[in-house]
Amino acid sequence: MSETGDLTFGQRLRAAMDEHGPLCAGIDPHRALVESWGLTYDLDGLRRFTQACVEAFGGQVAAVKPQSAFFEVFGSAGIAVLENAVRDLQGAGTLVVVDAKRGDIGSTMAAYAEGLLGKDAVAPGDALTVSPYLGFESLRPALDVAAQTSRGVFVLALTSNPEGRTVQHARLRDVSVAESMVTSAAAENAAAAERGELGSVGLVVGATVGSAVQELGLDLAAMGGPLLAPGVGAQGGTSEDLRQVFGDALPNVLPASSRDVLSAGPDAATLRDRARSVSETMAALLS
Ligand SMILES: O=C(O)c1cc(=O)[nH]c(=O)n1[C@@H]1O[C@H](COP(=O)(O)O)[C@@H](O)[C@H]1O
Repeated sequence: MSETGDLTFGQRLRAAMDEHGPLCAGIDPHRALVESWGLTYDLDGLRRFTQACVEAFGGQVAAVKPQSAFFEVFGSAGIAVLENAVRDLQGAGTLVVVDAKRGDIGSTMAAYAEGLLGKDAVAPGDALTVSPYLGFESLRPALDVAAQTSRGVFVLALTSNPEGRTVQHARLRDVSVAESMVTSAAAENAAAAERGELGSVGLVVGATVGSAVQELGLDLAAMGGPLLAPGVGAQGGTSEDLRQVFGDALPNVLPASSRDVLSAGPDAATLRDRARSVSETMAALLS
């Protein structure tokens, strides 16, 4: 029996997307947002902001993605707020993607993997964002631990920021860096794909990458894992962009939006309505 029941992360995510629509609601307590909610930008404000998000999103959306940086700002007490949110969201039946973008040499990656995905981790998410820019294979400990605990990872492939292309579009012997991530992720998901299931090794491909997927010739549908698509809303990405970026891979896309949804706070009911409405728009697009 795995840590998370018998189902893999990919299976649980597919079921959650079918039930709630595909939105991944972000929890990004930026200073300006916290203050715009009438809260003080301190530990108390962080707690109240996070509690409202948990109340609004728990049981309502496919997944929630707390951005670890905004909790780390407040040191260990801030991290405790994040840990409580992870537990509370999971208690409400909601999948949590911890956005910590970890990436290091394998021996250090093993510690990140144990701490954030392992069976004895304090408050592991259902998935973790990881950075492959020390080489995809440096992520092996995270891939292994995630597989053992039925958790998932999202590997940065084509990020939503304009600077990402200087690295991710670069070619080595005619293969772009992004394409090598797609190929590596596909290999990890091969067994799940054979069973006709969504894999547990996802990629991050921003909603703002324009025609990059086509230009680089990436077969995202064949990659077989979920596609986390940040950049919707505050960074300018629209549902029409999602259609153009992802094409036949749309059924595997998990659009992520933070500031655009969070700006509906502080009232938890209004925030929930906003998340539900964005999720319904995304569901209509992807169906
Ligand atoms: O991994 C991510 O989630 C991520 C990858 C990426 O390419 N671009 C990106 O914006 N993100 C994260 O997604 C969130 C985007 O927030 P908004 O722009 O407010 O929707 C932030 O937490 C970013 O760190």
